[in-house]
Amino acid sequence: MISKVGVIGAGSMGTALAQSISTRVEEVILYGRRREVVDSVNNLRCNKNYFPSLHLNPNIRAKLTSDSLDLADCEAIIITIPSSEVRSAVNTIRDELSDTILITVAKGLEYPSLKTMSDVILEESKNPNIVSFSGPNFADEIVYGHLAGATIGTDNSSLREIMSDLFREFILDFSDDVRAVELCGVLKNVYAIGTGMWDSVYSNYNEHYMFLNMCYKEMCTFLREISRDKDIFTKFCCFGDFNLTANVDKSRNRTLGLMIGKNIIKTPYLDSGVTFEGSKSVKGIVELADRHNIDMPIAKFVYDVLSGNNNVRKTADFLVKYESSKR
Ligand SMILES: NC(=O)c1ccc[n+]([C@@H]2O[C@H](COP(=O)([O-])OP(=O)(O)OC[C@H]3O[C@@H](n4cnc5c(N)ncnc54)[C@H](O)[C@@H]3O)[C@@H](O)[C@H]2O)c1
Ligand SMILES: O=P(O)(O)OC[C@H](O)CO
Repeated sequence: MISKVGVIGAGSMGTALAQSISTRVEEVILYGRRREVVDSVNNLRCNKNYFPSLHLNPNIRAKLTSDSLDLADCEAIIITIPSSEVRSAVNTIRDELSDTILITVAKGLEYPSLKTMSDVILEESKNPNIVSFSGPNFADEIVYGHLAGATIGTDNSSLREIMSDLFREFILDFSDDVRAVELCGVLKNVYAIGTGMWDSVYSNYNEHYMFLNMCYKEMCTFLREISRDKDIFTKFCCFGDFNLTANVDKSRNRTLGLMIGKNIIKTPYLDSGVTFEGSKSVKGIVELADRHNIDMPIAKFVYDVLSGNNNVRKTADFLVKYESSKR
């Protein structure tokens, strides 16, 4: 039984998971970069930047990442920062990560290495006890204790048991392919942006679900090539998270696609500070697909529009012609 957990990243998912697991452990330390967040957690008992109305459980403490982290006595550390920050963050704390369990939640791909976060964390920490956690998980629902499903990616049976207890608040399924679980989270963000773009041009239900099916078919084509877990397609990290993020306007990635398609924001858009993981990963997915000779026209559609090479309507129309030509 784990007694102390560190959560790196006091943002929406870090706060949500800290609250969720705090019922299962003695102490949770939430590590944030911003003093106002750390002070609000410790003094106001809320994360005023993300969930100001949510009272945090008493065994959650916050610390500044710039202070001494005292990570060594954390039996598990959950990394809930954007994927673009993971390598540098883990490199900074690598000496304190030697024999703890590292749980990666980030749904992004490193570029240009095309590595998933578990690869990056292993490279930086040299610690092989890395688990991936991914599923249809809006943080603002988890933080209030609503039910959610998640996939735990590990091929280690004792880690699986420990994760089952730590994430007792979740309905869990499991995969022995850590990387495949992560790639599901990366891919679904790309298709969420694509579906937002599509829905900004095509407004009927038939058109939406035709495109959704095309996206899921392409995602499964990629996973059949890459995943060791041949049952990944029906797991929370795959079907569940794909549908949650592509269909629900609360998704940042879907909303990004909608805003671009409706010309509310231009590409390449200003970095708003919002965590849009799909926009940072799509180029890597396109390159991975090319490397494995996998035809992924929708991922290319998303990349073309995000890189400013094309507008949504022209690219969507091209996609329709391309799909029609496959008869
Ligand atoms: N929000 C969700 O619903 C959700 C659900 C599942 C997975 N995720 C994934 O979790 C990851 C984090 O997303 P989020 O939604 O929590 O983003 P967020 O923008 O809400 O929070 C990210 C936090 O990380 C902090 N941060 C960045 N670099 C840091 C560093 N080096 N050290 C410490 N803190 C640092 C930022 O200040 C911010 O507070 C993403 O990969 C996302 O895809 C998010
Ligand atoms: O807001 P999004 O699009 O980053 O999605 C959040 C979570 O990944 C949903 O599972």
